[in-house]
Amino acid sequence: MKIDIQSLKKVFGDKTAVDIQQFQINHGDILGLVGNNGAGKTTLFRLMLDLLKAEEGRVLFTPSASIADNDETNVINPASSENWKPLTGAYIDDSFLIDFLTPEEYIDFIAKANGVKRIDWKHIDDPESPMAPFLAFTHGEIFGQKKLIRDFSAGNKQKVGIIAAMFTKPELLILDEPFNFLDPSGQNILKKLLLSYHASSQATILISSHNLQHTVEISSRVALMETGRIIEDINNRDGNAGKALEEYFMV
Ligand SMILES: Nc1ncnc2c1ncn2[C@@H]1O[C@H](COP(=O)(O)OP(=O)(O)OP(=O)(O)O)[C@@H](O)[C@H]1O
Repeated sequence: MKIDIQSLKKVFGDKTAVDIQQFQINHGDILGLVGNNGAGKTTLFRLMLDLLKAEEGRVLFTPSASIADNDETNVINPASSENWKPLTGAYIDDSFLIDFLTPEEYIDFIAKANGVKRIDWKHIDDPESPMAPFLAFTHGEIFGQKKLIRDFSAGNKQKVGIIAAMFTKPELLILDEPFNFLDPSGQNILKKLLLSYHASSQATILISSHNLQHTVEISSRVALMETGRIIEDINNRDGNAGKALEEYFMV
């Protein structure tokens, strides 16, 4: 999925939350979005996912099939088309979850909504199960617990949301602060999960984080946001974005 942000503006009262003239995210980028509190990261993701309406401008998605066919007629504007939904997985916060369901019921619901095959919960240990890649991440605490999502810890809720965003194998994956609430082993497993998912799918992955080290470790590109604008676009294919970021955030 390729993403074009064009003259995008979102205002709350007298506060400009997002104001991006032009920004392109290439198919297969892993883009780390960093910036201080209130920089506009979540608002940008919400605009992309049509959870908020922009005052001005637009975001356009070009699916990978259209890129391969050189067919720009299939460009999707999420504000006016639903075609992006089967191609996209996202987890912004726990409002994405359904509290009164178990994780299995919630994932069944997401599978149905996305038209993907229902999980065989008796055989999630089978290497062919869509849940198999996530078992180390769940640490035995998510599935088979007969517990409602509302009764899970913040970290385990976060894991349910991330798994639900990923298991449908979306070509665009958007995760807002996915390392939040996770214990150190959960954070490390998540980094490996994201990198192996990217290697096998070439998906476009957008992640916001306050953890500069994790961001630098997994991103091919880092965008630095401040007061709604993207003020730096750092190539991190050589893993060298860390220095620029540390200098920027040095107070
Ligand atoms: N629903 C809302 N109503 C009013 N103001 C909002 C709303 N959502 C966001 N804002 C404001 O927009 C600005 C950008 O907020 P946003 O949550 O996008 O930043 P962020 O970079 O994700 O911050 P953080 O790192 O703290 O999560 C902030 O000033 C915030 O207070």
